[in-house]
Amino acid sequence: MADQPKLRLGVNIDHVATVRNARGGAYPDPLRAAKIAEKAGADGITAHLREDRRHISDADIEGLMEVLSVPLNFEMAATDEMQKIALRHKPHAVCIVPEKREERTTEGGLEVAREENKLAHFIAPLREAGSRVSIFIAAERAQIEAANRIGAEVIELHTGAYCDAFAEGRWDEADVELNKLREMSRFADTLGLEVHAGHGLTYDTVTPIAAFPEVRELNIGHFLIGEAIFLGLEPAIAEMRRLMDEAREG
Ligand SMILES: CC(=O)[C@@H](O)[C@H](O)COP(=O)(O)O
Ligand SMILES: NCC(=O)COP(=O)(O)O
Repeated sequence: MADQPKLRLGVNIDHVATVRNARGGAYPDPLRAAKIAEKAGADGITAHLREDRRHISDADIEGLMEVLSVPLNFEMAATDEMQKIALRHKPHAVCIVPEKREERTTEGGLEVAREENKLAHFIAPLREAGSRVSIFIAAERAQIEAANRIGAEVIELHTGAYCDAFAEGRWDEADVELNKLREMSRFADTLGLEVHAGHGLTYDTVTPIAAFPEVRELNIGHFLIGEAIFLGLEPAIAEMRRLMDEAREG
């Protein structure tokens, strides 16, 4: 597998902002985390500006656009407010994610198949503005086909169900979820979509996903920010990078 394209690591810094916001002050600073992540080998930075601003703020996005040397993957819901913000900043990538105000975290993938027309109109100006549009979806054929039809260039497969099953020792379910992710990565690739994956990935769950040859980018945040408490952010990211490279080399 030596001639596989490089697997990119996008470091999600949302939960640095979660800790900052717990006290309402200025630290820890997500921009500082982003610069450390770059130094540790991140190929991109991911930040999710939620409608309720529970972690990343508008000022964080503004700051990231100014300071980053690597591309920003801007995660957002499909709302008019977010579209305006994305069109103002024109980040490298915009990833459209589902949001429910009361959820603890992003619980599922976007229902593209049900909202095809609306989403096609929603992403068109983002693409015209030069952002690569990615759609965060479950590993389901119907969602992938719909993402392709609306003109998305990238899909990001939600790895949360696999990671939850693994964390809870439901091994058979973890295998089922992993197989779905494998098959749907292949399927999306045959349609010409670039395949990314993420949500809930850890040192224990990253290896099989990183080994899928069709997957080009992993976005990982919550685990890394937690691990940084024990190891420091740079070593925590470097270890993830090492595991990804090892999996890729087979
Ligand atoms: C879409 C995604 O997986 C990330 O943006 C993640 O959702 C961020 O963390 P929260 O879901 O806790 O806001
Ligand atoms: N899109 C997934 C992401 O950015 C990171 O999710 P998590 O590792 O914070 O669960």
